[in-house]
This record gives sequence, structure tokens and C-alpha cells, in this order.
Amino acid sequence: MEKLKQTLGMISALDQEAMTKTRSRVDSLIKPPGSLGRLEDLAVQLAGITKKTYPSVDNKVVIVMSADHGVYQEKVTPNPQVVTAIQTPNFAKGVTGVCAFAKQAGAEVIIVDIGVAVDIDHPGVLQRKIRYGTSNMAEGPAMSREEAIRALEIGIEVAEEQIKTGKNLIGTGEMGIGNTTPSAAIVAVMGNYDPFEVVGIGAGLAADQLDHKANVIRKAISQNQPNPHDPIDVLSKVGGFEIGGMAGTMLAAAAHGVPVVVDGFISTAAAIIACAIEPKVKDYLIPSHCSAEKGGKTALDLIGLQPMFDMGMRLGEGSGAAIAFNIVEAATYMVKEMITFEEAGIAL
Ligand SMILES: Cc1cc2ncn([C@H]3O[C@H](COP(=O)(O)O)[C@@H](O)[C@H]3O)c2cc1C
Ligand SMILES: O=C(O)c1cccnc1
Repeated sequence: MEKLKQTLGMISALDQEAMTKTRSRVDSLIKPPGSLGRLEDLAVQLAGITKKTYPSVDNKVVIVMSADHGVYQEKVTPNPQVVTAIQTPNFAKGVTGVCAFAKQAGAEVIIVDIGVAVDIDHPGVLQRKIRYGTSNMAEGPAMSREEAIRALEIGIEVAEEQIKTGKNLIGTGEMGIGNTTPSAAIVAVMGNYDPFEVVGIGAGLAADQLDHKANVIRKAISQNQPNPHDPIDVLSKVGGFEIGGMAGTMLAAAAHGVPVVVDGFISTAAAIIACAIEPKVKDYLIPSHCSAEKGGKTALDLIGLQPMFDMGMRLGEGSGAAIAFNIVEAATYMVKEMITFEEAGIAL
């Protein structure tokens, strides 16, 4: 709890002076005013986050949190639970979807076992297991409040280790068979939606099973009565270890002035928790894409994030975040590589 409290105490508002300076430079660059659209706003946001007029995001990492879910027993996903364990070392080997995009973006991928159902024996996997998967939220709380805080603190610690080594752009990613169910539950509770409005097919559930998936979430909510005004209560009752870990990563990034790129539906559920814990976190978040998962747009809208692109992607892992790294870095190149009208000797 100490680590969490200390981290929350370090989160401040964006640096207005840096933002004003960067906005002024962006407005005077040799282009029609506003012609680089939201890339201009992104540059200003990066200045506010990093407290630098010329922000740099040249040292990138996607932190992937891997965990299993007790609610798997309710047949909410078509894939065997063992896929989480099979995939986890694959992130260390560099062969998953996010790894391909991270390689292209020049980013590292860090994989953390925060709660996989079996032991993962691979030297490249960070061992931070809280437990061998959550409990079945349809029968009781997914985890204790202490475990939820532990998940947040693991996310903080892993992010801080990365920031200490010089990382200046973080993406959130996850692996966890069944995790679109707790994600939809979080969105339903925090946004007061009926679960059916926000459940999707996840990693390929048959469309005729969506009613069942929504019913499982309804049961979990009525069984546990998560309090939407207490995000840690929501995380513990209907969340997941990897969701808590990603929320913690977002809190740490905000505390240390590092921009954090949010991936798809599951990362957005984590962002909803992080923003409810500390609303100032929102300004440090950079959305990437709009997940094709049914609740994807609703989840982003809940915290007012406007995605950069919509490619019908629904993989998770941090894949959309890694692709978005290129756009985020483009904003920094605009500020430092383009000249102003004045520097060009032109007075219009
Ligand atoms: C081979 C494979 C690789 C994945 N990589 C990410 N996910 C994605 O699918 C899972 C969530 O979907 P659901 O809730 O329907 O189980 C998570 O692991 C998510 O990261 C994958 C899923 C599979 C099958
Ligand atoms: O958008 C996501 O994060 C997502 C959607 C479906 C399945 N896995 C991940």
C-alpha cells in the first residue's frame, strides 16, 4: 500500500509552461496552421508530460502482463487456458504479434508473469506471480483487496525499473485467456452499462454465446456488488491480475512524467481503473486504436480518449500500442526537424 500511496502522491498536472512553448513552436512551423491536426496536440501533450519543449520518445518499451482467470471455468472463451502459458515465453522469444510490431518500432518487449495458472520456466519472463490465476468471479471475488493492491504495485515496480533504465515511452499489453470477460465487467460496472452492451467475441467466441458471456458478468456483479466509487474494489471483485498490473504501470508512468500508450479493450479497462484511482492520470495516457471488441469504443468514451486509428484489430498483447509508437515519435520529429517560417526567413 505504501508504494501505491507514494506513487499517487507524485502525480501532478501537466507542465503548462512546456505546453505553451511547444504549442507556440508548432503554430509557427512552416505549414498551414493546424495542418498536422491531432499530431500537433500530441506534441503539446508530450511536452506537458515530459516537461520538455522538445520531447523525445526514442527509448520505447511495451510491458506485457500475463495472467489467468478463474472465470475461464464458465466457458466464456473458446480457447484453452493453457494458451496463456504457451504464449507467455513466446513474448520473451520475440515471436508474438506485439513483438513483430515492437521490432518494427524499435521497441523492447518486457513480459511479466503476474498470475499465470502454471509455473513459467523461461529466463526472459519476469517472475511476479501473485497467484496461479484469479478465483472465479461468478462465484466470489476474483481476488482479495490486498492482491489487487499488489497487482497495482507490481505494475508500478516493473514500470519504474524500465523508467530507471531510460525508457521514455511505455505501452501497455497483456496476455490472459478469458480476460475480455473481466474487462467487460469493469466497463459495465464503471459505466453503469448492462453487460450485454459491452461484451464482445474476444478471441473468437461464437456469436450465439454472447448472451451467456453477459449472463456470467451479470452473475459476477450481483454476487460481488463491486462499488463503482471504489476502483480497487472493482478491480478486486471483477478484475484480473494483469489488468491491475497495467493500471499500476499507468500510475507509475504518470508519476514519473513518462507518456504511456494504451492498447485495446483490455488495456482500456485498466485505464478506466487507473483514471478512477487518480483522474490526473488521463492526461498521461495516449490512446492507440479502437479495438474491434464490441465494448471498445464505449470503454474509450468512458474516459474521453479519442483513438488514433481503427483497423478492426482485436488481438491485445500491446499490438496496437506498438504500432502507435511510430505516430507518437512522428509528433516529436515534427517539433525538432521542421523549421519555423521565421527560421526560413519568411514573413507571411
Ligand atoms: C493464440 C492467442 C493469442 C493471443 N494474444 C492475445 N490474445 C487475446 O485474447 C485473450 C482474450 O480473449 P478471450 O477473453 O476471448 O479469451 C487474451 O489473451 C488477449 O490478450 C490471444 C488469444 C489467443 C487465442
Ligand atoms: O482489444 C483487445 O485488447 C482485445 C480484444 C479481443 C481479444 N483480445 C484483446
